Amino acid sequence: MNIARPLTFYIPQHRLAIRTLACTETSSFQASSAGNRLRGLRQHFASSCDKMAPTTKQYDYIVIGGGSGGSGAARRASGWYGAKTCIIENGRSGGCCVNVGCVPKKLTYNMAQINRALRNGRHYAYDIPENTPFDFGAFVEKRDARIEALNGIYETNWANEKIELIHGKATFLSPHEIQVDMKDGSGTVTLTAPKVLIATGGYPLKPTDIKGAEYGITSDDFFSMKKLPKKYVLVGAGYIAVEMAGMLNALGVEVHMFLRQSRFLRKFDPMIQDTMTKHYEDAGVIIHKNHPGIKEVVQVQAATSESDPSSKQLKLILTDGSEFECNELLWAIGRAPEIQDLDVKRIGMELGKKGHIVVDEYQNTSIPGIYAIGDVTGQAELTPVAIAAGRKLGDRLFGPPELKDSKLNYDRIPSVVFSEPNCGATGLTEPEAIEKYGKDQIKIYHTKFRAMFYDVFSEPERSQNPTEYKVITVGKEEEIVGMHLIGDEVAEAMQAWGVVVKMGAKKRDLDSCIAIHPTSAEELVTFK
Ligand SMILES: Cc1cc2nc3c(=O)[nH]c(=O)nc-3n(C[C@H](O)[C@H](O)[C@H](O)COP(=O)(O)OP(=O)(O)OC[C@H]3O[C@@H](n4cnc5c(N)ncnc54)[C@H](O)[C@@H]3O)c2cc1C
Ligand SMILES: NC(=O)c1ccc[n+]([C@@H]2O[C@H](COP(=O)([O-])OP(=O)(O)OC[C@H]3O[C@@H](n4cnc5c(N)ncnc54)[C@H](O)[C@@H]3O)[C@@H](O)[C@H]2O)c1
Repeated sequence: MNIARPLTFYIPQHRLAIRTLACTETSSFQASSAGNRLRGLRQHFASSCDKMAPTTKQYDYIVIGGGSGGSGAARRASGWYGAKTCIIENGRSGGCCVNVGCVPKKLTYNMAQINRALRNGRHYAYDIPENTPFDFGAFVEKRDARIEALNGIYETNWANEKIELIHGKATFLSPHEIQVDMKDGSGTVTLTAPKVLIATGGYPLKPTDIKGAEYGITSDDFFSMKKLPKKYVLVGAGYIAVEMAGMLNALGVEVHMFLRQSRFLRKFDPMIQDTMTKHYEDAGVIIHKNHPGIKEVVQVQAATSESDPSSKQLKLILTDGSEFECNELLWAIGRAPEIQDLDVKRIGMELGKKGHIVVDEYQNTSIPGIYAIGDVTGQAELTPVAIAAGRKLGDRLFGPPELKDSKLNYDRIPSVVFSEPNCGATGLTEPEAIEKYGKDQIKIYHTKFRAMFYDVFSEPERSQNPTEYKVITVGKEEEIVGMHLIGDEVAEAMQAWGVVVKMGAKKRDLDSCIAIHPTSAEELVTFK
């Protein structure tokens, strides 16, 4: 990208307002009957606007990206330490998590859980009709309203903490000079600061080597859908594919998962991979294992609108020559760092193999005074990680002397997949523990059982709902270095288990705690 470098100078805030007014061709201004003097004034401002170079504004801290990480970082710097801070945000406030990630996903998951509960109710003698009708479009409207409210809450919090929100696209002119192409079309402004944070997140990938790949959608588009299609294909085997497959299946959509291998969630412990893949099959998801891959996507019929893929028809031509028809195809093959607009190559920033910004343990990039956090760095792509990294960085850069060495510890970060049932993990998987400590040093505690909730179910559902736990310990002290859980309500329980493992608990600490009966989790404190 070739961006002409403008001349810059500083204009105080109140002057900026006058300049903006003068440059804006409002009809009320044109219709004014103020006569020649006003007309002349307008001409004067208009012509000087044409000649004016873009404004430069100065801050202590420029934060690029108003998502989870950027918000956490700016609020700590400005709200706690009074640093003069701005957030540059090109999209909707709150970023991925609020708009196209955790929040709409979890609300949709909750909705799907209700459908699942209605079906389960029959096993508890409720007279619930086979297919209780629901209005997905009406739900989406409620979900969107909540997201809009959250956008406002973010902006109110920033304003309360004296963070200036600048709506526009940021590009580096030099390491400490950032040009913002204003979203309202008013042109560009240049901002400078001794400290600049990049928190621009990522975007979902589509394959570049498959003809017609553009006819498929990504997780971003998933949240525009107001009508459910009949037959859905998901490509990918990670968090997003598994969560969306679970939700769609619970809502009665025919779901096909195309896996390159035989199991999904391959970054998780083999126990989770095996049990969850089998369970999804039992629950009705059609899993195409060792799938040959798609050669071409042909759009037979377009969707009537972005929000209604129900009439859309796609033909997938597979690499083995066979064909497969569906109404929607979602690529869930990972995310890439959002760095194109920033033009970080211009300032010589070091990037990793997949384009992520390389940072050290203190979130320093290769350029002094420029920092990066969150998904753009490719480190544990989770909302609380981005927030925590942003806060620690704020402590280090603007906090009191005792916090000058603050940094986030990326060890033993718990996470869950909002799958059906949930699964969660913290610490090392069994293969990782063996590799790190040696097989003879680790001891595994494992249990698989049917939760009491399913005792009154009839077969086959009775035996198809697994609960399974694995605890990995190391050495004579049996320190817990990994915990892997599958089961209903694991997502809520996992937070506390995350604390336990982070504290360095030993197996004997589990034993020392009295069980809570009757629960599933009591199995974790009653291992033999
Ligand atoms: C479908 C889905 C579900 C998820 N579910 C969960 C979950 O349940 N739990 C969890 O912990 N995590 C979840 N995640 C991951 C989580 O959303 C991300 O890890 C998190 O949002 C990353 O925060 P961030 O601040 O790094 O980036 P983002 O939140 O993506 O924010 C980056 C912001 O930068 C802006 N931006 C980019 N370039 C520019 C530019 N040049 N100029 C100005 N602004 C710019 C973008 O508009 C964006 O708002 C999910 C992700 C997805 C996609
Ligand atoms: N509950 C949560 O906390 C949650 C939920 C959703 C997303 N996230 C975060 O967002 C990130 C992105 O999620 P994601 O699911 O897109 O990525 P992911 O890295 O978890 O999974 C991508 C999957 O796509 C597969 N894949 C890659 N290229 C492929 C190809 N050409 N064909 C078929 N399969 C291919 C990979 O093997 C992998 O299984 C996650 O890593 C996670 O950190 C978290």
